[in-house]
Amino acid sequence: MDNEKNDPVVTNIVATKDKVTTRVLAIKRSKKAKKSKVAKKTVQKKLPKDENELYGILDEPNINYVQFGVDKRFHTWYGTNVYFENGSRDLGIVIENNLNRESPTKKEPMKKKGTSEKSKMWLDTLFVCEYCFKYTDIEQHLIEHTKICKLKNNCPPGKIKYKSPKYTIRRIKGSKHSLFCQCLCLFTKLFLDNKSMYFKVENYEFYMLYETGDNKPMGFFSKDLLSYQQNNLACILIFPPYQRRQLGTLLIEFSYKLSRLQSLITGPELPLSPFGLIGYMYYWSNLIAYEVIDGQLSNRSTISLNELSLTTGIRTSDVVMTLKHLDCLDTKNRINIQMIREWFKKQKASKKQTIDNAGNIMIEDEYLLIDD
Ligand SMILES: CC(=O)SCCNC(=O)CCNC(=O)[C@H](O)C(C)(C)COP(=O)(O)OP(=O)(O)OC[C@H]1O[C@@H](n2cnc3c(N)ncnc32)[C@H](O)[C@@H]1OP(=O)(O)O
Repeated sequence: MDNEKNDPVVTNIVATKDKVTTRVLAIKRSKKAKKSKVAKKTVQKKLPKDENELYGILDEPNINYVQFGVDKRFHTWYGTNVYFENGSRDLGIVIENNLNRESPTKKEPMKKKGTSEKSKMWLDTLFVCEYCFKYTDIEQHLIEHTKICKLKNNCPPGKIKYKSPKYTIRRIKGSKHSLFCQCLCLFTKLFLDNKSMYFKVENYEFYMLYETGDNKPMGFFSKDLLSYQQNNLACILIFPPYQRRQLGTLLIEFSYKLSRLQSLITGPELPLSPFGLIGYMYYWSNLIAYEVIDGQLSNRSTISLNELSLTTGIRTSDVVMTLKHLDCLDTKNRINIQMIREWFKKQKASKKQTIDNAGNIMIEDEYLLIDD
């Protein structure tokens, strides 16, 4: 049986990709046109109605729920128009399946129940495959797709870069698995407001996290291969059902393992989202405190910001931000080791975190497979 042919869950990626190309051209023209008022007017007149929504960012959520796989349902956090046909509120599905089903875009408008809050929604539930991130607005299509999803029934894509008895991280190249990565990027926009990269995935690598022995991704981070600042992470998301299990910390720590291998002192692409900041502050605080109190700098009576940065692999600006957050930096940027000691003692006492002798929070060095 040709699974692809019979797969009812399809996407608008190809068509949308073309659309995006068209849109980018239009924006470029409009930028150029700014130089001449007359030209600007002419170009703007020609632009489609929603041209300014290039990056898919909306003020409010427009999809109420995500059904992620057959058994996980949760609210979206942010709005996006990239799942929809250009200028419309129809989910962008262009490939007709051969099961002779009605196209979702032609079906009766969804009945909207209840509150005025809900009536703002373009779609009540987006059904997303938790293995490959393809999507539909028809539940039955997701159920049927899940039975034949290649990524559920076969090995997940990419090369294993970390494999402990608990967790596996696979590196997936955008250039090789573009549809998978594009669908993943669309999904990410539902939980990350300032995300703006959906389709041009060829210059990105995606590090997907799995429970060892399971094919369901739990989260990922992406890395821009052309990053001018050589950032070690472009965007990170732990999918909502898996948050607050230290998995964000695991991926952040792994991103630093990769950059240390290249002898880079680096960090994530800025600005961080509010949750990104919380997650990073947690990782940076623990690592810095460990190195100062129990690690490589523990026998020192004074420590410079530069030394802390070199020891941890964290950018000096991020070290400064963290020490300010911990209230361990005086007005002359001198580090107060005693204050760090007190903070770390409390942290240990709350038994929130244990750090191994190599300064690792979640990663176990012996399971790293990052030598290429
Ligand atoms: C460069 C960028 O990509 S910035 C964008 C960052 N990504 C996003 O904003 C997407 C949505 N958010 C997420 O995916 C997640 O919240 C992440 C990736 C930021 C964090 O992932 P998680 O796996 O949930 O974090 P993790 O469990 O490792 O949290 C570590 C600590 O950070 C703090 N923390 C994390 N999330 C929260 C939260 N929602 N509320 C309060 N504290 C939190 C806690 O102290 C936590 O430790 P604890 O649970 O023992 O108290």
